[in-house]
Amino acid sequence: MSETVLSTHGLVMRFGGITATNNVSMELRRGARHALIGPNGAGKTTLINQLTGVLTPTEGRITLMGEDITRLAPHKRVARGLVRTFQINQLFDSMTPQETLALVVSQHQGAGAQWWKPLGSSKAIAERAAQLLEQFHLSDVAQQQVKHLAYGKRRLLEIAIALACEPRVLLLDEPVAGVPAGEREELLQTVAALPADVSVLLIEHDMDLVFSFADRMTVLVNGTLLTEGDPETIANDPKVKEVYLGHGTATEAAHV
Ligand SMILES: Nc1ncnc2c1ncn2[C@@H]1O[C@H](COP(=O)(O)OP(=O)(O)OP(=O)(O)O)[C@@H](O)[C@H]1O
Repeated sequence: MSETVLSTHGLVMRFGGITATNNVSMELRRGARHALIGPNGAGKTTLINQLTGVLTPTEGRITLMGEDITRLAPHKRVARGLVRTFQINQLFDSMTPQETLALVVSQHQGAGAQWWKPLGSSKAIAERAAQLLEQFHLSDVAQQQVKHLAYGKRRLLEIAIALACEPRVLLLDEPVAGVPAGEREELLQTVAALPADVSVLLIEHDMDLVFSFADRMTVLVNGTLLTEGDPETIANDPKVKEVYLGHGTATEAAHV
């Protein structure tokens, strides 16, 4: 049996009278491709915000590599290898992908104060940034300001930034949301080619991506864990079909 890298134990998050996370216990295994799905308002974002430390759970515990991180500050979780994809609006619009990645790599390597020196001054940083640019199909736009990038390229840069932090666990938050059809394929291929040793928790509405990517799925409904299993089990689960009826994505889930 593979090792658990991230787990929640009886997690509860209440906002006044609303229970957005209701006693959720789940496990992410090493190297997993695990999807967290559920209809709108199921509590996916709330759960991810607790994993990253944006929210402190009302009850329950979160462990990373066996250590309790329930009350650990968000940046300390990143330092321990729990990384969420960057939000698009957090990118520095006037920087280029090359500068952005060099900055993140140098900060991660503890050379944050020197990032503004000419890129060539640190070979290791420049090389790692170049590697990431290539891996994420960003080499051809490496010198363009982020504000001029196509939407799909920006999403690729968000994932590249997360990878620059050398995650052990990557929380991949709706990577194809809003990406035009013509730019999706590149993004899907890149997500599929993420390093095998990085454990991934994918939060996604797009069932094509979910079923092509995930080897395990957790279904949340109204803050409660409805069921968990491999893609085939989930696709054939009557409870899951019922939940998705009327949500547009059900038919696709049911066809798999
Ligand atoms: N800060 C908050 N204060 C009050 N209620 C909240 C807050 N954040 C989330 N909620 C409520 O918690 C529930 C779960 O919301 P959440 O955004 O986590 O769901 P979701 O599965 O991410 O939905 P979507 O797929 O639409 O993004 C909803 O009823 C929402 O209104």
